[in-house]
Amino acid sequence: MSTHIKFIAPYQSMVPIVDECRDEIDDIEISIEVGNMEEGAKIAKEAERDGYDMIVSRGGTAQLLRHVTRIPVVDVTMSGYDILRVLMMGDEFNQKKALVGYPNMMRGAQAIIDLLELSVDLFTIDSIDEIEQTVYEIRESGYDVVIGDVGTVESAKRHGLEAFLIQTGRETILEALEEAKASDAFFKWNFSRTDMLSKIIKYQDRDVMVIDEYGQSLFEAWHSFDERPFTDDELRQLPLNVDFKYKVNWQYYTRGKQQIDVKIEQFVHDEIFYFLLHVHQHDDLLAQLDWVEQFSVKQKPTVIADSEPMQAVMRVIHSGVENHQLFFLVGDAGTGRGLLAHYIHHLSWSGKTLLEVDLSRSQFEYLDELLSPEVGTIYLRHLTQLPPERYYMLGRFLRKAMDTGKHVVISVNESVVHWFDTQLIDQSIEVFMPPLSDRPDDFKGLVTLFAAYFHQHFGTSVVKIQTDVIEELKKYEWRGHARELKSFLKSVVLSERGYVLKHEHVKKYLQEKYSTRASSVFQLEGTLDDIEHQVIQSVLEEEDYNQSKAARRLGINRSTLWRKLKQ
Ligand SMILES: Nc1ncnc2c1ncn2[C@@H]1O[C@H](COP(=O)(O)OP(=O)(O)OP(=O)(O)O)[C@@H](O)[C@H]1O
Repeated sequence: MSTHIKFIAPYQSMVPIVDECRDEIDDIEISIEVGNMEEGAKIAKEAERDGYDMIVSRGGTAQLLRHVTRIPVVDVTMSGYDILRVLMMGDEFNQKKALVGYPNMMRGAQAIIDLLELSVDLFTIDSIDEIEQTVYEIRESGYDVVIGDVGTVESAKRHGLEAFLIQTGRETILEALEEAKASDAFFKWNFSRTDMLSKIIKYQDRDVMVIDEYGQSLFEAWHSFDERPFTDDELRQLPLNVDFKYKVNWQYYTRGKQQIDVKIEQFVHDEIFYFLLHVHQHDDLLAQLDWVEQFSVKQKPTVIADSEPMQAVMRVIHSGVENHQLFFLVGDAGTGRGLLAHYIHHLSWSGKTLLEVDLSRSQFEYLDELLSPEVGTIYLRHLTQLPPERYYMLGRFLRKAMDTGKHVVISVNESVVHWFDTQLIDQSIEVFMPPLSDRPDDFKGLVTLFAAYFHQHFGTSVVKIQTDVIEELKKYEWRGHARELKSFLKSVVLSERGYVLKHEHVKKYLQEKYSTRASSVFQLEGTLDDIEHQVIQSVLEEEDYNQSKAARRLGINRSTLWRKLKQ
């Protein structure tokens, strides 16, 4: 296969010499164009678009082209013959002569000048930017003739001096063309070998990808996916999450009901890190179990604990989390057990998933699915609704969860540790959740936090709470604890248009609440449907109008609840 060469000659008189050389070397096809520096760069970009294999050029132009194109550029370096020729020609003239050039060329030139006793003075430059000043000084020092490369000759002419260009001879051009041909052969061989290896890997029935330390793709082969299953952002993040302590790292992604497991192996080549990703896709069974909810707790949950009883709770959690895997959060609904489960999870497993499991609706044959490696904490709710014949199975599941290093948090209304064997109890801690009535010092924090939450999420206007509002709220009996307080506050701030939550506004609302509570005993008059409607409304209220949660508590699915609400 021929090598297609674009020869970019920085000056016109080079063209006939290159033209003469083109037939001397087999298997090359040369197209010649003239263009110095920027002009040459334009030609190089076109050559890249047109699919040329190599570019050949000279001096400063060749250097520049290496920055503007991805095609390999061969530089026609100046040879001793080229310099000898121009010096001999210059010697014919009697005027004062100066040779301008880069250090490597000057060493050879000096040797020739000494041997042949020529009368030429040398001016060495280190970069193209020095030409103008050097030529100016040469003229000021009384020289008549300047010898040099294209840039030097152009400058000399501008300064009104006689100028001789160092012409490249045939043998130098032939040498450059040979080099271009050999390099191209090497690149093509290397490319075909890489191509062959890629094909072999692609034939393997695997989904693999190689990325560099910036998450740039270097190689990828997909079999189970129509396209790369990661976004550019995910790929950029991926190397940052690798823990180099381990030979193999894992990362997990969820795509709808599918789960993607990525095994990451790192290797170093030429002091640069690369990552080989083995990608495996499977059904995310957890997403299909409607009694399991998945959470990724990235941000540390804010827990208000200004009161002494709540501070004691936090102390137990902080000191227990290192050496215990099983937590019983004992207390009434609404005291913040769910929030603490998220908090415990965040302390140990912020990168992993938290599962909230409704035991009252769980299917025990799927329980082991909860133990997958991406899960850090399992939060079990409604334990007391579990039929007693299930306790033994639950104990077995808890032991397995402990063995796989997970944290398990169980919320209960009263202590149940006597259900379980000593081994499990030794690994567990009971945390007693104080009722809100025992924690007056938490009111300020809770009310401020809830108001800020509604302001952020629903755009409510209240940003400040009058002190006597807090005192008023403390007087009320919050049977639903923090949850009831939060739900009450939501109605209050939604109805308030001002920035300050005032005492009289809250008091009015509290009075309304007192009066509805007095009458909130279910009316047993009316049909079964009427009574059912009251129960549903009451559970909905307690669950913050979250229909999924209300449906779960009522033991019906969401569509049934929806239908009943519509009736
Ligand atoms: N100490 C606290 N600091 C901040 N927010 C709290 C605190 N306690 C409870 N909350 C908030 O009150 C609401 C009810 O709390 P949570 O859901 O944790 O109660 P629970 O005891 O788990 O009740 P249930 O078991 O019925 O869900 C949540 O929005 C929670 O964030």
